[in-house]
Amino acid sequence: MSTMSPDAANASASVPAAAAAAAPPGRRRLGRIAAGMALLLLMALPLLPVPEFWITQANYIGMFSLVVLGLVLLTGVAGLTSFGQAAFVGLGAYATALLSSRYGMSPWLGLLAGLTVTLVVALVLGWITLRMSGHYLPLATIAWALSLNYTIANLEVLGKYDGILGVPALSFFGISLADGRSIYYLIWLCALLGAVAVRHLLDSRPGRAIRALGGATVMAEAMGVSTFRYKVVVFLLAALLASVSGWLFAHVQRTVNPSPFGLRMGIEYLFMAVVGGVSSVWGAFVGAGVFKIIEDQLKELLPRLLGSNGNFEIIVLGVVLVLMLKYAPKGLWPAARLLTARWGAAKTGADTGVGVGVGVGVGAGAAPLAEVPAPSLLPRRPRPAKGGPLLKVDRLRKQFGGLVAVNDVSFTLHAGDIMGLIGPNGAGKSTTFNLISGVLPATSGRIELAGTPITGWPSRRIARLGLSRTFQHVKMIPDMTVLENVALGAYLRGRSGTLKAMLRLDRAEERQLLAEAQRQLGRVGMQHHLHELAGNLAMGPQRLMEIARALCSDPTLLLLDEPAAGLRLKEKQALADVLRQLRREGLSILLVEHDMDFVMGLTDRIVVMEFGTRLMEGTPQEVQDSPAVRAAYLGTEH
Ligand SMILES: Nc1ncnc2c1ncn2[C@@H]1O[C@H](COP(=O)(O)OP(=O)(O)OP(=O)(O)O)[C@@H](O)[C@H]1O
Repeated sequence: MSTMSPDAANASASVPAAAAAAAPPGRRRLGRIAAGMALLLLMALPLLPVPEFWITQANYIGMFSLVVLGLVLLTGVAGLTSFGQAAFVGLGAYATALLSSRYGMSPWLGLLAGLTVTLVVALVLGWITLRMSGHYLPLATIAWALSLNYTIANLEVLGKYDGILGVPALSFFGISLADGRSIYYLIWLCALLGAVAVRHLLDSRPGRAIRALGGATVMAEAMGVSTFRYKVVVFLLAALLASVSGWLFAHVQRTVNPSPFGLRMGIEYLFMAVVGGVSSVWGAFVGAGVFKIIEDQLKELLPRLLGSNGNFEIIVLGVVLVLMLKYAPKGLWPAARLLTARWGAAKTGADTGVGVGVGVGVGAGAAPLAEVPAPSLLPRRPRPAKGGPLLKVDRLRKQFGGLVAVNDVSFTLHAGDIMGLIGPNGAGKSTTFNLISGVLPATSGRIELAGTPITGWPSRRIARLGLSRTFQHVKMIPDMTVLENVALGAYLRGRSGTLKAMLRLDRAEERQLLAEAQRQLGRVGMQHHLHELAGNLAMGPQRLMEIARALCSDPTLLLLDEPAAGLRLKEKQALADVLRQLRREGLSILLVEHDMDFVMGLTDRIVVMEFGTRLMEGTPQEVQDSPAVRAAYLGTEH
């Protein structure tokens, strides 16, 4: 099984695109047929002799799904738990209710006003709260959900607790959408468009960055992603989806009051997301549907069974949710997909391909490493002149409290060289890497990259200058395919933003980014694992995947932290060939490695560290001949 950092292990963006890519073609075809039939049924429903009650139910499910879709992005994918989405529904509902009923304005202007107010409020709230981590963010969402709701409930202009009555029905080019059957189509158009836009977004350059928010932010920042910016983006999108739901809600109910927009409803939206599958787009519809139908049926049934009135359905739903969290924590939609995949696999004898662990080693039937890659379709940055100083580290120091992990270390890496950083465990090598790449701030000292002082820069800014890296503990998004993980490395080589991705106008660039990822995977011998889920890879291939990801950024300086760990002898030799080839192409490499044969056979110069200090620097031969180095490794005095 794979070894990964907690960072990576927590990242769980179970996104359809990744799963679809990993699914066998037969199952994909079946999936498409099922989706087509579901869509047909959805379109035909109001035309069938279905009782009005069920049309109303379907309308509510569509409106709830819009809010839950936002939660899929925000909570399921980006890992930001919000109890406050109902408040944004309220903003959308009140904006249109106020403008259309009190001021006689068009509800379509009401939609625009609701979206604008929501955008401004969400921007302010997001800016303040999204820097919080751990339990503070959910608590903050509870706080603003309460305060927004009480603000609405206390404003005279909004009718206080009575709300606003007489909200007009929507009409579309003269067609009235006053009855349930006619507004049905608008509600479901909004919900399906929302779902398609979210799916498109997640399957794109910004989508990969968003999918890293759930637990791989350090890695994403090192690839040049501003993770805070994307947190704000998903927060705004989730709020806007909720606002559209509120707009529809106001014109379906024809009245608004504060109670459907309170904290309780905020919690229920989260319930729906969890029930359906919090990180799955279609799970949003399943969650909203199951929750709404069961809640309403229980509301009817339980008082009759128990012979008294009360909110018994909440008790039952609470118990059901606890059981679900225990037995199907990923939600109904992923559980159903896994079951059908297993059923299909049992029939055909094939692998399920839905995240069921299959340790894939690069050695297992892999093609030889160092395949000659096709030329890149993306522009490349110029290489610095060989031999000039590329990286200058001057009296670099890092203290963790009383521990001096890196003690005034200095060295210079020249362009076109491969330099090794070696030393016994705990010598400070990885910390030095983290300081150079901006993952950790230095206590003192100076770092220059290609003549630019980069001390104190965040890692995403350093990445822009052409530095890319791998990590001692592999950092990746396990639920994303190998190809997508690697394409995240090419983030800075693309430009397509969120809107372009949602509208699917990014395809030409996306093809180039994926082609580059494929090209770099081919280079490290991983061409047979493109559509594997990264979390299913064994440790060695995971490391190769990280190298391909780093190469995707077209770096001038590559920092490799223990690249050969977990590789077999032949794979190590092949990796060394790849690194030599990269050196011939003008790339400079700094590597930390414990395998001495690998280091000695590959590097031009070596810096040896011990107890945070630089013990010596020299050629591989000089280092091997040094009694001080031998003593450091053997643990004797020198
Ligand atoms: N975030 C941290 N907080 C406190 N101490 C740390 C932190 N990171 C590293 N250290 C300590 O700094 C010292 C150097 O650690 P570092 O990981 O840089 O060593 P290394 O040479 O890379 O070791 P290894 O080869 O075992 O990976 C160790 O004593 C380690 O425990």
